[in-house]
Amino acid sequence: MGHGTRGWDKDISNAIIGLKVRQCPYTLFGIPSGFPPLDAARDVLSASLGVLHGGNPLLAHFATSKLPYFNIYFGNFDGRGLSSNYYAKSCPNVATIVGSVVTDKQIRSPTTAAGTLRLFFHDCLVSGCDASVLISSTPFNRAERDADINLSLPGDAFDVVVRAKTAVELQCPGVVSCADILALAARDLVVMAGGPFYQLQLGRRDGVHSSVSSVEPNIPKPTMPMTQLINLFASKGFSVQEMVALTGAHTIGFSHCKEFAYRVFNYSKSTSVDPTLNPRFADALKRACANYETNPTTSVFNDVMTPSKFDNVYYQNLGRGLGVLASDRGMIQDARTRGYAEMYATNQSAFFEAFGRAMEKLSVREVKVGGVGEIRRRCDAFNG
Ligand code: HEM
Ligand SMILES: [Ca+2]
Ligand SMILES: [Ca+2]
Repeated sequence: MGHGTRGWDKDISNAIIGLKVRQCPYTLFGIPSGFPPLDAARDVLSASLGVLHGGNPLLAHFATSKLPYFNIYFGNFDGRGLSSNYYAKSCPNVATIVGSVVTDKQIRSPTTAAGTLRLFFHDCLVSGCDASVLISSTPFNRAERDADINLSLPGDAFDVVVRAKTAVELQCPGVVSCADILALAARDLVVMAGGPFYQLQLGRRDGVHSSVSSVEPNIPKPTMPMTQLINLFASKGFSVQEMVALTGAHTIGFSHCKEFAYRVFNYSKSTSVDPTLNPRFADALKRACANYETNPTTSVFNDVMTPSKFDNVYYQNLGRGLGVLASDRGMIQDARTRGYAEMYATNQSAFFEAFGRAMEKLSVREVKVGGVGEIRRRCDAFNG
């Protein structure tokens, strides 16, 4: 029966969403492939649970009363339905294929890693990790990509997913979702940059909606006060500690001047430069961004010390006034986040462990499984 450590919970939910039906001979006789009314589903579930647990009605009752049916049909918040060997039969080499495309791309375009990590973050925060962020706008639909906050996502990040998808399609046409490819690419790039390896569950399906208006309320902005940032992450299921750990992603990559220029040019009535910035760093930022309005592509490294290495130096910078975004500075200034930021500054393995775990959690956010969504033929358009 292949019970994992989570016992009935895993088997039943996998069975309901129809993923492991063939491997699990006991579970699924009665579950129709459509969406049965909830009452019917409850009956069928109780019956299956009874079978699973040798007819123990107590266990079955406990299980059914806890089972979140509604999540199962409208997406899935904790990765049930995904598995680490999802493509073992249908596309056994998927991880290797994605890995080699990603390596090749990162060597040729070193901005790929940070861009792809941010792309993945912005995907998972808006209607789950479902590749909704990859969809291109059409005359009929303005997609997430065109939201202001997503315009700075670099082309290289989209490109690496498209390339990996093309390579995967050659071996296993129509099988692997763009959402899984993006998750794999982001993970591999973190590792390539020197960061922690974390396990990825696969089996995400691609979303069939992408709307520009869904982006803004779901993505953090560097000008948000810490309370707002904490609340936003909390609304996505992340603790303060997980937020601090995830934001350690700013150990690689860039910020465009427009995101922080006010901190060095026009900070407040009494001072033009944010006094929490290291003064020499503030001067450097001023010089770097001198012409940013006429040249809006001007950017600076998020971690001035080790901009392309995934390490804990980002946190060390914060204590020295070297945080580029106001939200970065907030991580060390606010009493609710400071302890974590200080710990990660001195303990890289604690950071890596927390980051890996938080990424695993991010990567299963509201994933679509079973009959929900589709496997896109190309990552920038719905199958339609
Ligand atoms: C407090 C929460 C966060 C805020 C306010 C924030 C905001 C930003 C901003 C404004 C940029 C600059 C983008 C640009 O100008 O091109 C940026 C870059 C970046 N962010 Fe965040 N971010 C947050 C958390 C995260 C998290 C949780 C991740 C990933 C797990 C992430 C990954 C990145 C990466 C990798 C870059 C560099 C992108 C590149 O070089 O192209 N950020 N972030
Ligand atoms: Ca999404
Ligand atoms: Ca770094």
